[in-house]
Amino acid sequence: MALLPVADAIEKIGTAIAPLEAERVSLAEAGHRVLARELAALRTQPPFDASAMDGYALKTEDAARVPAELKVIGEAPAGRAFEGKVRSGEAVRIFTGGPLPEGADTIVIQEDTERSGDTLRILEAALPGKHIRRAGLDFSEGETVLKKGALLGPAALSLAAAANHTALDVYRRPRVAFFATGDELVPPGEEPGPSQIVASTGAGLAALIRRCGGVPLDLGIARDNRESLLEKAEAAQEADMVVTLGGASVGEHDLVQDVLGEAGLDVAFWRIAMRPGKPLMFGALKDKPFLGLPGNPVSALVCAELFLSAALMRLQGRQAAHPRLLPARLAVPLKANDTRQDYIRAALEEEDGEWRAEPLSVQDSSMLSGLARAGCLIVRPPHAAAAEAGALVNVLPLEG
Ligand SMILES: Nc1nc2c(c(=O)[nH]1)N[C@H]1C(S)=C(S)[C@@H](COP(=O)(O)OP(=O)(O)OC[C@H]3O[C@@H](n4cnc5c(N)ncnc54)[C@H](O)[C@@H]3O)O[C@H]1N2
Ligand code: MOO
Repeated sequence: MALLPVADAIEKIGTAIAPLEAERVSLAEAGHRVLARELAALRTQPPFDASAMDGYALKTEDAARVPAELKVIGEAPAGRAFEGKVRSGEAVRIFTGGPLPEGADTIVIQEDTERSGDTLRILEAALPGKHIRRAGLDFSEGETVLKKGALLGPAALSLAAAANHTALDVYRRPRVAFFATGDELVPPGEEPGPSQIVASTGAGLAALIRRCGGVPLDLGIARDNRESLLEKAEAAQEADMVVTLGGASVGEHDLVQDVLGEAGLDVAFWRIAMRPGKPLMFGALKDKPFLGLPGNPVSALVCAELFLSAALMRLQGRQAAHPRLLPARLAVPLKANDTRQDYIRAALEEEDGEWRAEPLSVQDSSMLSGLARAGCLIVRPPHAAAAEAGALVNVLPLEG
C-alpha cells in the first residue's frame, strides 16, 4: 500500500472531523478559544468624533493662513465634552480621545502653536478634518467585528471587549483520552522490571493537548492483550477523541488495529510518507475520532504536533492545517531526500536577523534527549534535491 502524503493526511483529518458544540464563557476565560458564532458590535467605536492628538480644535478657515491668532474658550479632555460651540476666531484646548466640539472641523497639534494666557498663535496652516477620528472609524453598532472560527488572541479579545461583550460563544474544549500500549512499559516513578522502560510519551502528549485547547485524560498503560486494550477503549468512550501510543506497526505484539477493530475501530488511513512517524493510523472508534500514534517517543510527539493538533483545531471549529513554518538557512549541506517527508531535529539559532538550522548529529526516533534539545524540525519534502549549506529551508519551530 502506498504511503499517504502528510498534506493529504491533514486534509482527510479535517474532512472527517466535525466541530464540537458551543458553550458560553466569560471574556476572561475566552483567551485562545475559538469563536463559535459571528460577533456583532453592541456599540459604535469611537462613539463620537474624537481628537487623535493633544492640541486645539478650531475652524480650518481661521488658520488657513498663518500665523493666526485665536482665543482659547475652554477644554475638551478625554471623557468630558466641551459644552459650548466653537465660533470664528475661537479654539478649544483638546486632548487625545477628547470629543470634537461643535463648530470645530480640525485639530492643530500643540507643537504647531504658541500659547500665552487665552491667546493662541497657530504656526502651521490647518487642514480640514486633520487629526480627527470620525465616529465609527473602528466599527459601528451591528457590524460583524469577528467571524465564526476566529481564534481569540489578545487583539480579538480586546476587540470583543471594545464592542461591549462580556461573554462569548466558543467551541467546547475537546477531551482527549489517551493510553500507552505495551507490556514493556511502567508509569514514570516506578521501578521498571528487567526488559522494561518508563512510559514517557503521555507526559508530553498531555502538555501538547492542553496547548492546543484540549483537556487530556490519561488512561495509563494497556497491556499487550485483548482484555486490557478493550478495557481502555471502553474507558476512552467518555472523551471526544481517542489517542493510542504504540502498537501501530507490523509486529505480532502490535495489536491495536486488530483488537480495537472488535471495539468498533474503523481505520480511514494508516502509514504516512514521513520520517519519523510512518506507522501513524487515523480513523474513528465508534463515533469518536481516533489517532494511533507510533510507539517511538519522537515519532509519537512529531506526529502529535502535525496530526493531533490538526484534529484539535477542527474539533474547535478551525481549519485543520499544517503548523506554520519559518524560513531558515541550513548550517550544513543536506543530501537529496527519498520518498518520505523528513522532519529533521535541528538546533535553531538567530544570526544577523536570520534563523539558522543545524541538524542534530543523531536522528534516532527513540531519543527524547535530541527532541528536547531541538529548537525546530527541518521539513524536507519528498524528493527534495540536495541542499548546500546556506540554502533556505522551511522549519517547524518547537517550543522546547
Ligand atoms: N518490520 C518493521 N518494524 C518496524 C517498522 C516497520 O515499518 N516495519 N516501523 C518502525 C517504526 S518507523 C516505528 S515508529 C515503530 C513504531 O511501532 P509501534 O507503533 O508498533 O510501536 P511499538 O512497537 O509499540 O513501540 C516502539 C518503541 O517505542 C517504545 N514505546 C512505546 N510506547 C511508549 C511510551 N508510551 N513511552 C515510551 N516509549 C514507548 C516501545 O517500547 C518500543 O521501543 O516500529 C518500528 N518497527
Ligand atoms: O516512524 Mo518511525 O517513526 O521512523 O521511528
